[in-house]
Formats: sequence, C-alpha cells, structure tokens
Amino acid sequence: MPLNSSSLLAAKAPHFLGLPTTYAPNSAAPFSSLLPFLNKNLQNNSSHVMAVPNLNQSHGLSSSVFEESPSLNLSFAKADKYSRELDIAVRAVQMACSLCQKVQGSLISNINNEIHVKDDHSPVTIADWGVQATVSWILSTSLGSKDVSIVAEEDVQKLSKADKAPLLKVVVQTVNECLAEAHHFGLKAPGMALDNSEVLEAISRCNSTGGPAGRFWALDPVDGTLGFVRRDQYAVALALIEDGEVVLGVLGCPNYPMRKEWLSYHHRYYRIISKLTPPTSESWDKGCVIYAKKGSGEAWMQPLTQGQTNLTWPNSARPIRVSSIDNPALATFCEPVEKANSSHSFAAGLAHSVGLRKQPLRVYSMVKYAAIARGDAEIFMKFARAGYKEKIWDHAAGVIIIEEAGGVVTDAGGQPLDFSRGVYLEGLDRGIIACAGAKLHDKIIKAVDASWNSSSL
Ligand SMILES: Nc1ncnc2c1ncn2[C@@H]1O[C@H](COP(=O)(O)OS(=O)(=O)O)[C@@H](OP(=O)(O)O)[C@H]1O
Ligand SMILES: [Mg+2]
Ligand SMILES: [Mg+2]
Ligand SMILES: [Mg+2]
Repeated sequence: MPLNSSSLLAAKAPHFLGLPTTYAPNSAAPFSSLLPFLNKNLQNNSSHVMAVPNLNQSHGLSSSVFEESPSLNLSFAKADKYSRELDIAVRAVQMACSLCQKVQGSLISNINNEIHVKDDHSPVTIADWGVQATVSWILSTSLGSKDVSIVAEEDVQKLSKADKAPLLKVVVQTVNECLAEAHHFGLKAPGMALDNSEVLEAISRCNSTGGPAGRFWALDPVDGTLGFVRRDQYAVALALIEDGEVVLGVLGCPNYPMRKEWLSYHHRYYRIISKLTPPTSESWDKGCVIYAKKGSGEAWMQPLTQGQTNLTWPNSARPIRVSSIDNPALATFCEPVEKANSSHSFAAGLAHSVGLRKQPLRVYSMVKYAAIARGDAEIFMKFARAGYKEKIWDHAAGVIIIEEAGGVVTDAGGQPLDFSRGVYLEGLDRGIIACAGAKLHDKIIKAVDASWNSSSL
C-alpha cells in the first residue's frame, strides 16, 4: 500500500523542549507475590519525569517518493528501497501492540494461568507466542512465505505438549481475534480462522538462524516480558537485516505514550494500582510505534491506532531526534531494571567517573532505546554478566532507530554491534553503550577501561 510521502520530505531536525527532571519513587508491582521473579529488585528502581518533546508536526511514511518528488537525492533512493517492507512491518507491529494490550488487560484476573516459565526460568506469556504467530503470519502472507525468513525468540516446545492444550487454545484464539482485525490496519485478514497447527507453524517458522548473507527479520515478540507482566514498559521489536546489516527497525511501545513522559511512577500508578481513568488528555493511554530506515537520517514516531477504523491510515507520524545534551552532568542514563541483566554497580561507578549526576532511569525492554531516540534520555548502558550472550532480536530495532535519530551505538570497546554472526551478538566487547551524541559516547567508552580494571566483573 502506498504511504504518504510527507515523512521523507519533512523537516529533519524537530525541536525539543528540555524540561527539568524531578524524582519520584517507583511503586511496587502488585503481582509480586504471585511469582518469584516478579519480586526481584523492585526496591532498586529509581525514576523520574522525562523531558517533553515539542511534537507539533505530523507526518506519515512514504513508499512513493519518486512519483511525487523526482528530484529527491540518493539517500532517499536508498531509503525508498525498503518502503514496502517498512510499511508492512509498522502495520504488523501496530497489530501486535493491540494484541499485547488485550492480553495485558486479562492478566489482572488470570495472572496465574497466563504467565509461564521457560527452561531458563524467564517468563513467557500468551502475548509472546501470540505476537510471534501474528507477525510471522502477516510477514509471510504479505511478502510471500518463500521470501520471508525470521529469527525470533519463542519456540513451540511448551505449547505443543499434550497437557498444554488449553494454553494453545487461548493462544490460537488470541491470534485469530487479532488477525480478524487486520483490515483495520490495512492488511489482509485470513479467509478462515487459523487452526492449532497453522498457529504452531507460524511460530515455528521463525527458525532462521540469521547470518552474514541474505535477508531475514529479527523479531522479539515481547521484549521485557517482565515489564509486560508487571504492566510496566515493554516493546514489540521487529528489524530487517540484510547481508548482516540492520536496514529497518520498528519498535512498538504500548505503554510509552506519545505525549506523556512518565516512564514510571505515575504512569504505572494509574495503570496498576487504581485502574482509574488518567486525569489528562486522551493521548495519555496511547503508546507509540517508532521506526527508521537505514541511511535516511530520520526516525519517526506514530501513535498506536488500536485498530480504530476512524483513524486515517497511515496514522500521523512525527520525526524524532536524539537529545542535544552533551554535558554528562545534565545527562540521564538508562539501564535494565534487573540487576541480573546488567551490573548496576559497574554502571554506577562508570557514571560517577564521567560526571553523570542524575539517578539512573531503570526501564524494562527496548523502550530504553526508544527513550534515547526520542530525546528523553541521553545514555543507555548494559553490562550483562560474563558468559551471557546478547541476542540480536534484543537490540537490532533499537540500534537502527537510535542511529537514524542521530545517536551512536557500539559495544563497550567502541565497535559497532555485529548482526551478521547468527542469533547472538558474537564478539561483543563487555557491554552495550548507546548515546545521544558522539561526544558523550566518547567519554563513556574512554571511561569503561579504567572502571573495568578496577571492578570485579
Ligand atoms: N542474564 C541476562 N543478562 C542479560 N540479559 C538477559 C539475561 N537474561 C535475559 N536477558 C535478556 O534481557 C531482555 C530484557 O532486557 P531488559 O533490558 O528489559 O532487562 S530488565 O528486565 O529491564 O532488567 C530479555 O528479553 P525478553 O526475554 O524479550 O524480555 C532477555 O533477552
Ligand atoms: Mg527481549
Ligand atoms: Mg521477548
Ligand atoms: Mg524472553
């Protein structure tokens, strides 16, 4: 489907109002007594109100720039190459976010039945399987299953077991309810509801192992599943990788509103504790979908449509840009919520040594990448424990979005992340550093070695 060309022709440097930040304590998640992993490290959260972007422009995607503007330069030509794939990916992620929101709504009453534990003790829900099946089905039917290769997080081992028939039934129902709405998102719905084997097939088809040659998608159906089950931040992440390079990235962030900058306390308070209608504008409850194409020098954000037929498609999209703050004393850094996923103490030492003065913003999922790309924070650091191998689907979409929004992402040795070596980010040096600009990035990279040698990591 052709997309509105205005996005690629839009102003390249949207302005942001950098408002002061204040601190607010996080509330404990209400479900913490139900599963052991829900209760870890909550006391270590810290949070603050984010800077407010001045979002007064409205733009869409484009796939037909040459028809409307023949004088466009080469960088647009390159960007246009993946327009069809980007269009389908954004729509698929919009649908996936809608699925997640519906499942999240049902978690309150059914939490014990709907959170499962994988062999590595990490959580998985019907949203993880449901999104993987839905996105896999949409990509395959829209782009032709022969041409679609997908690397994704979930498998069907647990779902296929005979004693999991009731779980599979709910997943299949969730997928069919979502796919039935496909036309609201400008996509084709299946002629008939998918049966169990078709849903299992859609999930297990995502069994590519990536690599250096050809084209494949990297999908994290729910990134930050822990945040998802806590009704906090999570993301649907989809990236297209070609010949080892990320060329498209789409991040659906259902709990990261377009106009609201509360990544934590108040947002969560209203969502979790009271379920009250928030006391502000209608956009409070809308999350966002952020996307970028390699080489365009632009990243875009649009609100979740939630399948509303009255919204014109493509929905209004706005350009986003990284923050211009390059003084560490004014910068905010993000890191994972869980100490088990990233060393808070090492990051704290590093932060101190480069003059970062603000408390870390601990956020689940690739919403951290989104926050940097939107200009709501300046630095993201992740230092996993030795031996942990980062997976490509946890980073691909976020990396390209930050880079196209003007930021820099490398490993802790200053090298670009390598998406060409299979499912894992092989060769990653110690950790991941994403910054709003080269100056901040340089300072952090230089400080890593000194801090590393004196740390016990
Ligand atoms: N031990 C360890 N170390 C580092 N990273 C790990 C580890 N275990 C898991 N993971 C991956 O972390 C993903 C969640 O990352 P987050 O940044 O959201 O972490 S946190 O929940 O905020 O702490 C999470 O993604 P999802 O499984 O999609 O939620 C995992 O891929
Ligand atoms: Mg993940
Ligand atoms: Mg996941
Ligand atoms: Mg997981």
